Amino acid sequence: MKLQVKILDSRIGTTWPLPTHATAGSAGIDLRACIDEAIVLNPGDTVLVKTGMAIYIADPHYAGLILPRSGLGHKHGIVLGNLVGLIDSDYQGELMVSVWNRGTTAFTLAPGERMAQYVLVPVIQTQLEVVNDFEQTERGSGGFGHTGTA
Ligand SMILES: O=c1ccn([C@H]2C[C@H](O)[C@@H](COP(=O)(O)OP(=O)(O)OP(=O)(O)O)O2)c(=O)[nH]1
Ligand SMILES: [Mg+2]
Repeated sequence: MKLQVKILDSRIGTTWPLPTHATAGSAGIDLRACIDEAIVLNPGDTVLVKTGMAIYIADPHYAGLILPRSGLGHKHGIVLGNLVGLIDSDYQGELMVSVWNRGTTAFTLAPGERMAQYVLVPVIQTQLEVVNDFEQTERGSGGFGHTGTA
């Protein structure tokens, strides 16, 4: 699906390619760190990093998710300060990535490094309708381990 993008940093699309799906079946497009100098993230550090782009989804039946890259997350502890970034369809500002070093060693984020990924997902908006009773289900209000561990 086509999405409108504004290039906010001229290195996007020149020095670094405009993000695309890496393979035919890739769910996400990688977001690069649009920074001038490397950033050292010590264990526990969180920094808000620019992507150099604004993507306007426009259609409220979709949202963007910013998710960690598995390699960075597993090997280096580089995940997201907000765990998952949710991008509203009406957001027109620069995509920002909260990069969190949850690991135990320092990590150096280089200019242009692919730090996270963006996935477009369908959304169903809800209107809450107040009722007094629900139709009874087998689960009812059981939760948080109610069905046991076996
Ligand atoms: O990782 C993220 C998360 C959010 N955003 C932008 C797009 C999103 O549409 C907007 C608001 O995000 P959210 O609703 O999660 O944050 P909030 O703290 O509720 O802010 P607001 O009061 O602006 O909704 O911030 C990003 O650029 N990166
Ligand atoms: Mg919000």
